[in-house]
Amino acid sequence: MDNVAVLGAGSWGTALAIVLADNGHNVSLWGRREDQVNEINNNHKNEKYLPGVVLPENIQATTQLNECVKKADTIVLVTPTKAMREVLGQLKNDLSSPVTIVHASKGIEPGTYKRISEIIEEELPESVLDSVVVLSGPSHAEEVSLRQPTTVTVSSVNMKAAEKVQDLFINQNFRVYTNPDVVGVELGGALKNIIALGAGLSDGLGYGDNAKAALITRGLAEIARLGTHMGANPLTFSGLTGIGDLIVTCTSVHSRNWRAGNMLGKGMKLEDVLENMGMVVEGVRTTQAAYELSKREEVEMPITQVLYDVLFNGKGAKQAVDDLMQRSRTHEVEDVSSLKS
Ligand SMILES: NC(=O)C1=CN([C@@H]2O[C@H](COP(=O)(O)OP(=O)(O)OC[C@H]3O[C@@H](n4cnc5c(N)ncnc54)[C@H](OP(=O)(O)O)[C@@H]3O)[C@@H](O)[C@H]2O)C=CC1
Ligand SMILES: O=C(CO)COP(=O)(O)O
Repeated sequence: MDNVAVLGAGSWGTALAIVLADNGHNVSLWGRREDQVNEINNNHKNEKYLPGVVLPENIQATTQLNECVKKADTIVLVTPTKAMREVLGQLKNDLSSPVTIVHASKGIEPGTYKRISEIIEEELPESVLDSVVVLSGPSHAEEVSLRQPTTVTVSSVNMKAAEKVQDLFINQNFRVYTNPDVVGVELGGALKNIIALGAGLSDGLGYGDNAKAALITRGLAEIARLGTHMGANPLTFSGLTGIGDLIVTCTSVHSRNWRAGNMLGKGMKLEDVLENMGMVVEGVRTTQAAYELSKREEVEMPITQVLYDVLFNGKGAKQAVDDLMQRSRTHEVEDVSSLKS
């Protein structure tokens, strides 16, 4: 059995710690609040993030990052994207030999447009970094913590490392696939949060299933457009980390991004929505990053564009949908020149 450190005791970090603990590994979970760490160690609960769930006893929590990673063979990084560089900066000083870092966070960094694996490689020197593996897919923490059937994908440029991580996590409730397309896996997971905000917004406005199906389908088209432009395998977007994660996030009340969009659609202000949520809504920051990246790369992303205007330029939710519906007419399939008429 392995020693695994999980950094981030929020919903997803705790759910992944449960999967690892169910598989018999010794799990050390890093949280930054003493009260939360005491609650996990003494009551085996993390009520703020996974209410009602009893945690396995082989999860031990600590507020000390160096303590958490001391014996770790593998480190699972699950903090919000915004906190990545800060946590990696601390982690760098606590590592003395190369480890595999698995990350399970979903976002792109505004300004640099870096994916998380790129941030990890930038922040950790080769002397302490063996391999980076991404874990992503349609997987709400609430359902994983109840051991409901879930499938995810792990991806790395080092497929041996990906297979090792597959072995670490896989069990009868949690099926893990591999895919070598790191760019596609990371971009699919990050960009679907933008579309989930849009799906929530549409539902909040009172629009129906037709509108949501349109957002999911045309959302996938623009995710794949940017993704393939950035070097991803187009087939990845029809897999778990593409359409799979898009479906689960756009259609589930568990999704914080969908819920945030829903509140915006009902007329709440962004700052009130985020305060009300009390958990990370990655899609807001990723909308900014993807909007800027799409402009730089001259890739058309109409849904991202209108959401950017709703979030940052005060555009009304209904106006955003009207704008999408009134765009100039176009083909559905992009490469029409290759089709027979
Ligand atoms: N929830 C889910 O179902 C899934 C989430 N993800 C991704 O996982 C990542 C984490 O999300 P999730 O666990 O859900 O988020 P939550 O909002 O549930 O929890 C966030 C966690 O990060 C901690 N945190 C916040 N800021 C910092 C910081 N500056 N330094 C260190 N720790 C910090 C919080 O600590 P504190 O409590 O002290 O504030 C908390 O433990 C996101 O990128 C998300 O997209 C991916 C798949 C599924
Ligand atoms: O990524 C997720 C499910 O796969 C979770 O989405 P939210 O962050 O919107 O809750």
